[in-house]
Amino acid sequence: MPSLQDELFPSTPGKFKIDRNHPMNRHFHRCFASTTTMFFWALFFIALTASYLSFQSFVDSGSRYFSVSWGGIQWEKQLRHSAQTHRPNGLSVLVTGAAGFVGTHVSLALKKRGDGVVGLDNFNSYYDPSLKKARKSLLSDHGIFVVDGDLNDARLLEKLFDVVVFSHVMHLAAQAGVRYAMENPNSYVHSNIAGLVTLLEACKSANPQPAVVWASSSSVYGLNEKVPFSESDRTDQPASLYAATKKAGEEITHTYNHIYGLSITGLRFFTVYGPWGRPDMAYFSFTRNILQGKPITVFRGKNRVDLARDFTYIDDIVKGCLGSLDTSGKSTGSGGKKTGPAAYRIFNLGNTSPVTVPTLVSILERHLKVKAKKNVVEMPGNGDVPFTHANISSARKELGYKPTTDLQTGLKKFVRWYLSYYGYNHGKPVN
Ligand SMILES: O=C(O)[C@H]1O[C@H](OP(=O)(O)OP(=O)(O)OC[C@H]2O[C@@H](n3ccc(=O)[nH]c3=O)[C@H](O)[C@@H]2O)[C@H](O)[C@@H](O)[C@@H]1O
Repeated sequence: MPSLQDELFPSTPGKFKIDRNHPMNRHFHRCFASTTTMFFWALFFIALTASYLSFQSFVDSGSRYFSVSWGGIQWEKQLRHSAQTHRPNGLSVLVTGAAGFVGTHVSLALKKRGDGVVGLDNFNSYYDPSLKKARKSLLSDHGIFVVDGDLNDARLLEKLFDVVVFSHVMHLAAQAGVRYAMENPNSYVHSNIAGLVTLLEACKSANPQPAVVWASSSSVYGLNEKVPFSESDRTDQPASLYAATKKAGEEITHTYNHIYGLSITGLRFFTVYGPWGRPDMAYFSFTRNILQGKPITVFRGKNRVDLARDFTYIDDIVKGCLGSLDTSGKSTGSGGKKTGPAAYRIFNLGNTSPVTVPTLVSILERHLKVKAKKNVVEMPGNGDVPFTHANISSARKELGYKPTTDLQTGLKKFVRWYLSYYGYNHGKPVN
């Protein structure tokens, strides 16, 4: 006698003939039919959910060109939380380049005084991204959320302005470095020109428009020989593509001020240094090499003249940035249209006392208690300028800017940070 199993599922496919009158088959048929229906419903719901999720992520994530993930309810919650102010009339600031050197310090200072801060950074690999990640986690410890995204992602910027009403934008994201411009010129155009325009487009369309404070550079003075450098001095002889893109930035921001009523403040930073600094800069790479026993290359100008820089300590720069945000005045545009004139300002933020590069090296030697192995070579024609020296009377008057840290003191703080972050043996081969 065939088993029930054999009756219902004969071993030869195709020979299966359902006896609809068999009581077991009637039962099975009902079960099978309802299981099939459930199966198709489940499939339908899965497909529906999947298409909803992919639509959401398409809407939220913007262009696929930028392979970063942003968007979603949780992400927006983090943005709003980070942007919350904790003092009366506090500012709500979008800080671009927040995981950069100046960006990190400015973000922390704003947060500490009760302003809301949202960071934006693309974490590119111009220098060690792990340092940028470490800065990000420092910011996160202080309740500052840094969005991982690119300035050129217009949809992301639009979204940021949709979710948060920013009173100010502190624009510090840039391709920095004077000499690297010969290696990778397009990265300067990408960040300092295209990225700037994308950001200004988002700012001009935002309602209300934020006031914009941004980082220009002392390098715009280029081959100018009149010292100290004043804001009204000529800036039409850039010595590097980097300088040219910063100069272009000053002209571009002017048009956005003129056409759309954006309040603009450009800050010409003079060789900023300090803890959490940029590894590509001379004081940082000299420190690393001196500790590792490697030689350093010291450039010298024509006729054996030492190069000099108006090295400016980060805490002084931060005060200048906050002073600029506080005095910027409102943008006047609405719905992308100007309704009245808005401020357009440019300030030097320097230290007003240039120091030669060999003096910088001897201060480092003292703090590190190690003698440097120096290779002195003539400055190559790669965009460098022989000296910088800021006239800061304008910033002093308008922003209350008053630098207080000399190079000796500032480098001591830098070296202390460097040793605590990397240790004495950073990069030394382990025996
Ligand atoms: O103030 C500015 O506008 C600029 O300051 C710095 O540019 P720079 O002054 O050239 O700073 P470093 O690269 O740290 O160079 C400082 C000095 O050390 C010299 N140097 C640099 C590197 C090196 O190996 N040897 C050397 O002697 C340079 O010629 C220069 O005189 C920053 O790197 C720029 O991003 C910034 O915009």
